[in-house]
Amino acid sequence: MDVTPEADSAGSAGTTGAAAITLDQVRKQYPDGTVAVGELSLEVKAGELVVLIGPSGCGKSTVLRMVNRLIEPTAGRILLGDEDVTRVDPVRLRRRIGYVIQNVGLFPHQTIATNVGTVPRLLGWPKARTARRADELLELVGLDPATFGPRYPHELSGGQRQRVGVARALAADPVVLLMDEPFSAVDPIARARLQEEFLRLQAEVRKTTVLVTHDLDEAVRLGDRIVVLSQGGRLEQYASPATLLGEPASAFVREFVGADRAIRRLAVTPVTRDLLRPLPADPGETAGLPTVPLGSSLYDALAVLLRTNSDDARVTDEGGEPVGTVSRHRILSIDYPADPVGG
Ligand SMILES: Nc1ncnc2c1ncn2[C@@H]1O[C@H](COP(=O)(O)OP(=O)(O)OP(=O)(O)O)[C@@H](O)[C@H]1O
Repeated sequence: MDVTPEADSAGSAGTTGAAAITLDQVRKQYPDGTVAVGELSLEVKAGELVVLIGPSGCGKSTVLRMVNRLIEPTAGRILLGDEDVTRVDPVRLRRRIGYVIQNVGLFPHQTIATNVGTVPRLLGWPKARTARRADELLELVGLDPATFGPRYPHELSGGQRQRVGVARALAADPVVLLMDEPFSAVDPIARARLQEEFLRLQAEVRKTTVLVTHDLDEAVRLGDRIVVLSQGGRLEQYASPATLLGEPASAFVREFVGADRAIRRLAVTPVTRDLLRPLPADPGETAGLPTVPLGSSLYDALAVLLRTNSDDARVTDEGGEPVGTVSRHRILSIDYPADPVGG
């Protein structure tokens, strides 16, 4: 029987603690003279999911790896909460930071349950508590612990292994989660599912997360805010997905977010009351229309209209009451904020 007090077992997922991350004039120059990151300052709020994106070689992974000190910065400060990470023993630091990489790096000769329990074991948790935590985390990422816990990594699909990677990173309830291209090794369908599951998971555990990706759609889907970097870790823009797509801050960002941004914008712009026409006096007139809840994306609203071959949809509030109608024409003629960089 496990008689260890469970000080940090509050909540099924263990949601204790999430620290803000501050980069203060951080620089990384390699010995051969390459400046991977020139001078970068930015802040990630506690509980926020920030995505780093930019062309190959712009310094995304370097930024991420400086936070857990797999790479030492040449200058500047990195804080977790108010603690300077360069003053913490790197091994202890890494036990407080979850790290998920492409292809996961699970230990091939250990079971899934043992893999997930890696950090708790290193932290000296008693066996029974580590085992319970591994089960809890597997459950959290949608893998039945009885089925998958005893298996070995090669007995799982790529997507399942990726979930195990996330479970392992969360096992000791880290204050920060770093993810380097976590979903890029799987096919597009598995990837979309993993992204969706990750959003659900993140809503539950609310870890401060920094995620590196090459994929703008992934960035827009997952990020509370997105950092666009250009060569040398230069900060081009740090903004919400809607602002990034609607108001690119430079020609570089404009080109980077590219021609599909009209469609992407629909995906990040919600149906709001100012888009609605009032309900007709006779509510019966809207009876046959498809229904769209307030706050759903314009993209989803448009999809419903196209699927049902309707010109209008009835829009409902949180209580399910109809509050107006929105038309296909209105959605397609939305006046976005003026683009500051022409065209
Ligand atoms: N050990 C090293 N010595 C010299 N230059 C390096 C070293 N490691 C990385 N670099 C350089 O630093 C720059 C940033 O690399 P980094 O891996 O952070 O880029 P990235 O944006 O993550 O790239 P990708 O998207 O291709 O993974 C690149 O120009 C890279 O060649």
